[in-house]
Amino acid sequence: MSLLERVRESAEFVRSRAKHVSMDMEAIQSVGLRLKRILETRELSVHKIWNDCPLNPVWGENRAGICCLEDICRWIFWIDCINFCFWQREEEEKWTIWYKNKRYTGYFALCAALNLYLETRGNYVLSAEFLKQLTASQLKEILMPESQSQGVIPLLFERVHCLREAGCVLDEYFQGSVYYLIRSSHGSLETVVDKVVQYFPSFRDEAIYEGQRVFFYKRAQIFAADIFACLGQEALSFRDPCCLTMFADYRVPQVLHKWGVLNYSDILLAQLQQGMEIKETEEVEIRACSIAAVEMILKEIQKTSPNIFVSSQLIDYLLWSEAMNMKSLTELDKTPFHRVRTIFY
Ligand SMILES: Nc1nc2c(c(CN[C@H]3C=C[C@H](O)[C@@H]3O)cn2[C@@H]2O[C@H](COP(=O)(O)O)[C@@H](O)[C@H]2O)c(=O)[nH]1
Repeated sequence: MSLLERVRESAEFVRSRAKHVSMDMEAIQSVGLRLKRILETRELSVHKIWNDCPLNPVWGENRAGICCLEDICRWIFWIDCINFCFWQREEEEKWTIWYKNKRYTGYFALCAALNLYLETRGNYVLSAEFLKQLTASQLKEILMPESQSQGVIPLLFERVHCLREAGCVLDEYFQGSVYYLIRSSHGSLETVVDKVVQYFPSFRDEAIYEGQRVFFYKRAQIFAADIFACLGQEALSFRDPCCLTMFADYRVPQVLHKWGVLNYSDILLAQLQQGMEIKETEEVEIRACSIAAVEMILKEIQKTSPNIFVSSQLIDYLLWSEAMNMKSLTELDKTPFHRVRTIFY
């Protein structure tokens, strides 16, 4: 069984046994319809969603001084090495970055902080050489610049570890080059995910559920996805553009719950509403059911509109973008999300 088949199969295994999370088929149909309408009216693709975010590097442009293929691939890998856990506990101050007169929090603050540093200090921070020896105070300087940030990014030391590991492994096995890593995957996104999981231990996002191994590989998959979204139209070609699953984070499940696709047991809901950090069984159920739900939404759209091009990655990007819109309109404030201090998502 291929790596991503294992992700899908294990998600289905958990879904069929889950005690705290269930799925609503009517809600799946209506979300399918809703996304289909968005796809039809806005002619969206993962490439367009990627390019529309002003913080992302774009092939053929020069954003934050990043334009060659190697630097673009490095930027994406750098971000996805530490693309996890941006929420703060109640007593903590929200990590915030000011960049080009705008205020950013969460994932976008990460991109803004890196871009700010690249613009003012140069792109050496993306290199394997630099990452191999990265210290906590250097990372602090990048992510919490004195006059343009506020609060503290969670899990700073874990982030240092992930980036150092990235530098060491890239140097040892991939000639220090993220582009080489991608080229050596011979046009397959699944191979990109496989290589990342095999060589970089901090991307091994797996769990045990009822005695069985369950696979998510959220950051490895989002890395392959972001490479595809950024470069898959012009600079690189991939033969398996639909192979990825959704990226099991803490925002997409929140939207799926708000829209009635995921229902939680009373106990779990109460824990989430109180902002409690939940147990692994419940965490695995939420993440696995999110993967299974997106697969069903995908089938729903394909069934009713066979001519629309759609993939789990596109649905994920749409749901995540919806989450960001709703968040900025404070529409998600009353919908709980699951809080786990983790390096995986
Ligand atoms: N499922 C899914 N999860 C995603 C992303 C992204 C960003 N993807 C870029 C790719 C294309 C676009 O240009 C996007 O900008 C981040 N996350 C997750 O969200 C959480 C942070 O949330 P908050 O604290 O509110 O900022 C955290 O777990 C983070 O890992 C995604 O696409 N899908």
